[in-house]
Amino acid sequence: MLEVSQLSRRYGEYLAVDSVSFSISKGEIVGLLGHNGAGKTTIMKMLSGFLEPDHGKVMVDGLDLAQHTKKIQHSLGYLPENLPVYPEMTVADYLDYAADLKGLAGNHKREEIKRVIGATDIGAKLNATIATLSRGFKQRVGVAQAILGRPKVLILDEPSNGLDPEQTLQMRALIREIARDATVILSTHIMQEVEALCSRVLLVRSGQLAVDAKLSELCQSNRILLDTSLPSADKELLAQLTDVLSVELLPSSTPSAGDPSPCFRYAIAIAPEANQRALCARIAKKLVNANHQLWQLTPEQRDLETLFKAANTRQQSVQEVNRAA
Ligand SMILES: Nc1ncnc2c1ncn2[C@@H]1O[C@H](COP(=O)(O)OP(=O)(O)OP(=O)(O)O)[C@@H](O)[C@H]1O
Repeated sequence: MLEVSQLSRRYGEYLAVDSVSFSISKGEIVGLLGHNGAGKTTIMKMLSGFLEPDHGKVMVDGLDLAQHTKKIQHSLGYLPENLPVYPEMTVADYLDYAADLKGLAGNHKREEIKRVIGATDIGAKLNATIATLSRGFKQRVGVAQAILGRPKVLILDEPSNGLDPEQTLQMRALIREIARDATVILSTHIMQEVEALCSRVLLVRSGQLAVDAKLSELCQSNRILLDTSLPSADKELLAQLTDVLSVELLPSSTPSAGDPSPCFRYAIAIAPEANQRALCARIAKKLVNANHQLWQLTPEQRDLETLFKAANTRQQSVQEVNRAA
């Protein structure tokens, strides 16, 4: 659906985007992440045809954006960080104008405007002047214009900006629904947003693509956490299992009230190629057969926030980030 190759852009002497390449399929929601000034907005502007790259190519559905800019822009939705919603216009007039820009006309245009008003829940303020709207409401108007015409590629810069928690949930549901038939690129500094929506992340660092990985792969760790009555002296019982690399005793968790059994917490390092579910089953069986209590057995999930802090601050590849975490 979207193929980006060797995209570069300078502002004067400054190289803001440096040879960035990736491709995104239909149905994917991809997080575009990075520190302030990393180059995300410049990439998004180039993807949406608002800024020409110095080098490289953007292909949408097999068409070159440089050669078919207007056509592609009609099938593209873009919510920029600083909404260019015209303050003196009413919401209704603005949507009408945005629909014209997307090449919508007649019944289809009317139906689309109606649909996006419903989807973003902005019906109550159609005749209000945009300048009088709250930040969150303006944001919803911005999203409404972005999804007009059911875009094949939707580019959203901080879509939850200014939204309250309930509106944030509605926005996430809306993005998921759109992604069924589209490619969605989402730029945000909110890691919960990434975890809730994205299947993949692209991390930009100093204009270069530093990480392109599935979220599940990034957050998966090669450790299993175990709470059990098995004392440390007997931990060899688990260390002998195939695919177990080491068994480390962690500061023990507190036994629950009224439960006199001591509870030991272990981090079990496993071989990267091991089947975690199958190994969990073998660990459980081993403990139960040895008459030990098993309170918790769970693959460790790594925290995205920490991973990205590491990826941003050090010159690391994704493999190095994986090893370090
Ligand atoms: N019009 C411009 N003229 C000169 N430099 C610019 C211009 N636009 C952006 N830059 C610079 O290019 C770099 C990348 O900017 P960009 O806005 O793409 O980053 P970003 O990752 O979107 O940042 P943020 O998270 O703060 O929005 C920054 O150093 C910025 O100062």
